[in-house]
Amino acid sequence: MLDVQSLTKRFGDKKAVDSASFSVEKPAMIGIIGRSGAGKSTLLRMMNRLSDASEGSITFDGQDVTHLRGKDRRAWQSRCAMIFQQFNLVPRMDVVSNVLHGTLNRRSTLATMFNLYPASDIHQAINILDRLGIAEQAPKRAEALSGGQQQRVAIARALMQDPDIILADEPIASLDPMNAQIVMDALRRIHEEDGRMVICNLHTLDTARRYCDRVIGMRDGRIVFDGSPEQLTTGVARDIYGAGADFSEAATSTAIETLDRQSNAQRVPA
Ligand SMILES: Nc1ncnc2c1ncn2[C@@H]1O[C@H](COP(=O)(O)OP(=O)(O)OP(=O)(O)O)[C@@H](O)[C@H]1O
Repeated sequence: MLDVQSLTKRFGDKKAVDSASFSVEKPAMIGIIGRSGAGKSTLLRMMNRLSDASEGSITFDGQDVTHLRGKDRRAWQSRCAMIFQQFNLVPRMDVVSNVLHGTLNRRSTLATMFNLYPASDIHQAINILDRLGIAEQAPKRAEALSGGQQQRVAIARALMQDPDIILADEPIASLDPMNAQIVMDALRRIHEEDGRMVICNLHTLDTARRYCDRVIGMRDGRIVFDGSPEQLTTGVARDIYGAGADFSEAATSTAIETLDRQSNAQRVPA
């Protein structure tokens, strides 16, 4: 269904992404890992067509989306929603209006200017917020919410587009371990319950192993690993991160596992 072939992005002489190829046959939850600067964001941005590829191709369900322009590109961006580390909400706008922004691509300029939304869209937005456990936040300004809640609003806005793919660029990098877990659980559920493909850039190995069916490792713009979480051994990880023998997995941990261990320990009677 998704086929990325020899995708390359040059910035001057530098190849931020260097001939990346992978294909996905059925919806999966895929993690992309690698150190800072490895090319993870650039790869996602090309897939969503926020950034043009220098070479290579992206095909989805038989359609070549690499060079789409205008309304065709916007239609693709609706099918391939993106969420970001910094949430990218409108801070002073209420939560429901932020979620309804997910319908912008299918609304007229006039309706957008006057903030006119059909009642069915408003109901749908509230239902999605409810599903993500934050319906009671609906009337509040986005800026009044915690980081984890704001990221769930961003996920709700993405879901409003009813996308086939959700691309998440470091969705938990600004969150504490508890909120990181809530957001990753939400993304996993969206994959499992809706059958949507989720591709997630992650800084940390433990999160990739725990949540993803497949992990792609990038180093210096190239894909250097593509396999199951079980195949992602410490040795492989050391290679992806370009680290020495002193490489410590703990240095790339979000501590979600630690959080789990703590809550399990609390459940054990003394
Ligand atoms: N607009 C740009 N102009 C020039 N160079 C860029 C641009 N965007 C990214 N790069 C470079 O491309 C390389 C890959 O960057 P990218 O942001 O994709 O990496 P990343 O793996 O997502 O890193 P991080 O985790 O820090 O976001 C880096 O060397 C970066 O400096």
